[in-house]
Amino acid sequence: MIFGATGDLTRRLLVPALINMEREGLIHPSSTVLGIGKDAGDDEMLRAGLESFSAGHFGEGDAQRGEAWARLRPRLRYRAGDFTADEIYTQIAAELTGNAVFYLAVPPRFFGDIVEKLADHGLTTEADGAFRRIAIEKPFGHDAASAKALNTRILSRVAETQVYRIDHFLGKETVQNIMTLRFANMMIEKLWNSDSIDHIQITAAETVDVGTRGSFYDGTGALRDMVPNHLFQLLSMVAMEPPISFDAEAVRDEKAKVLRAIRIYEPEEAAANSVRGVYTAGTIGDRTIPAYTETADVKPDSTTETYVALKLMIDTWRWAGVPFYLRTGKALTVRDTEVIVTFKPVPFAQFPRLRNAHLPPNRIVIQIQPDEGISLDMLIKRPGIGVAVEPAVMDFRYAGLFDIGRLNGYETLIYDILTGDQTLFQRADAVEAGWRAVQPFLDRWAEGGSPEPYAPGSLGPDAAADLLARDGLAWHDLVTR
Ligand SMILES: NC(=O)C1=CN([C@@H]2O[C@H](COP(=O)(O)OP(=O)(O)OC[C@H]3O[C@@H](n4cnc5c(N)ncnc54)[C@H](OP(=O)(O)O)[C@@H]3O)[C@@H](O)[C@H]2O)C=CC1
Ligand SMILES: O=C1O[C@H](COP(=O)(O)O)[C@@H](O)[C@H](O)[C@H]1O
Repeated sequence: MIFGATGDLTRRLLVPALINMEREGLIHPSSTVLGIGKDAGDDEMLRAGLESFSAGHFGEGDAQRGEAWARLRPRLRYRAGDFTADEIYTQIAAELTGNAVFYLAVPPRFFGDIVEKLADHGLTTEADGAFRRIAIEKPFGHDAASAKALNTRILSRVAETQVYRIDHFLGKETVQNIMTLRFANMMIEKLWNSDSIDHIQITAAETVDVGTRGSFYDGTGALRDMVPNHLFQLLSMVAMEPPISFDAEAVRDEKAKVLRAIRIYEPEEAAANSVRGVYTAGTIGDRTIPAYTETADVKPDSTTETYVALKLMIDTWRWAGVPFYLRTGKALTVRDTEVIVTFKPVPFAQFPRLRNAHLPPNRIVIQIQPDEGISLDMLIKRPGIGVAVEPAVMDFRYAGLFDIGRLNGYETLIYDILTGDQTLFQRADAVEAGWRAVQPFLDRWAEGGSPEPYAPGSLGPDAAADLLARDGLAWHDLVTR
């Protein structure tokens, strides 16, 4: 059951994912998708609306997908109703038997209300072996206090085992692959600690600007939009201890511990270890980008950031003294989401003529998107007489080995909700720990000041480079693929 069936997420990502799942035979033939929205209309209105939005993409050039949509279409139903009123829930209760997933693809202000209404109408009660699960989109909360309050509200009505807090980064193959890379490869995990690793960078750079999302974005900003959720998912996958099993709770325990171990800064430390930026007017290629403050539905005197860079420390034995640098922003030079693990340099370059020279360190580059893959920067001998050291890259690209372009990431998440696997979903304590770690930055920025300007198509504000230069480091070059 999709709450928000006429919305952007449903038409752009959820329904295409359901079609892909149908194509792969992953949806039970007797299951129905019931969409709920505010717009008046019937089943045919929803189906035709989705088709018109997709403009043929459900089937064009892909016969199997077209056939999957044809099979799914009659099972897609619609009920109009206001989430905040009882009537729609009474109607659902009269029809619903057996298993159900309630997917809240709705603006976050409705999350608590909908869960309460579902519970009030007995829809979340699991009886006779049937499951009742609730998938909740992001953002989950606005700060540490509101995330805690939302958890308390929801968990006073349903059990944590029924709640699936979505972070769509966890549907991405390369994000999931971080665990395999670490825990299936002895040579990597043995070195994965402060003895061998110098520092870690996590970047999510986007070329898109805020565009039509001004009203959502101006109250949110880059930090809330990307850091406690998506970037912290990457961080916790990279930094977690090996779990005692791959059961959901074992994995989520280890991820939550990492988030709890992020050093909570004092206000002055928060100021010194963060940079916020905002894009000015400019162009990226042939796109003209208005200054952020001239975007529709953005306050002209807004101090919301469209870029953030942070230096974080994880206070555990494994990561003692290893800085984690995070950055994310809009209207940047390229779209590039990556994790860079930089190892310590060799203690001494013993090679003739290179004695004591500074050799570039080994690096593992985990490319989350685009062109998902993993590469290892290493040094080799250049062929010929004598020893000349040459950088080389061992490179693995997903697209070279697998057909991964057929999925959008939500398939895995929806499948896991249907099968009751919570591994890839955020648990209440982890969400709250993530917010606690970013709260000092929010508090510091609320005291005043403005983000530093940067030009569209650039790498972000100069101060972000200074954040690393202070430690004798530089950001990894953004990859243009
Ligand atoms: N869009 C995206 O790419 C992504 C979205 N998300 C998250 O998904 C969620 C939904 O986002 P998005 O789809 O973009 O939002 P939209 O605003 O496009 O869709 C919201 C939906 O909720 C319906 N709705 C709003 N108020 C009511 C009400 N009182 N009663 C009944 N229906 C109502 C809307 O109906 P109507 O159309 O009639 O107004 C619409 O179907 C958000 O939490 C967002 O953060 C997460 C990742 C990506
Ligand atoms: O949740 C969000 O994520 C997108 C980035 O996701 P991606 O899968 O396209 O990398 C971001 O653009 C958006 O602002 C944010 O709300």
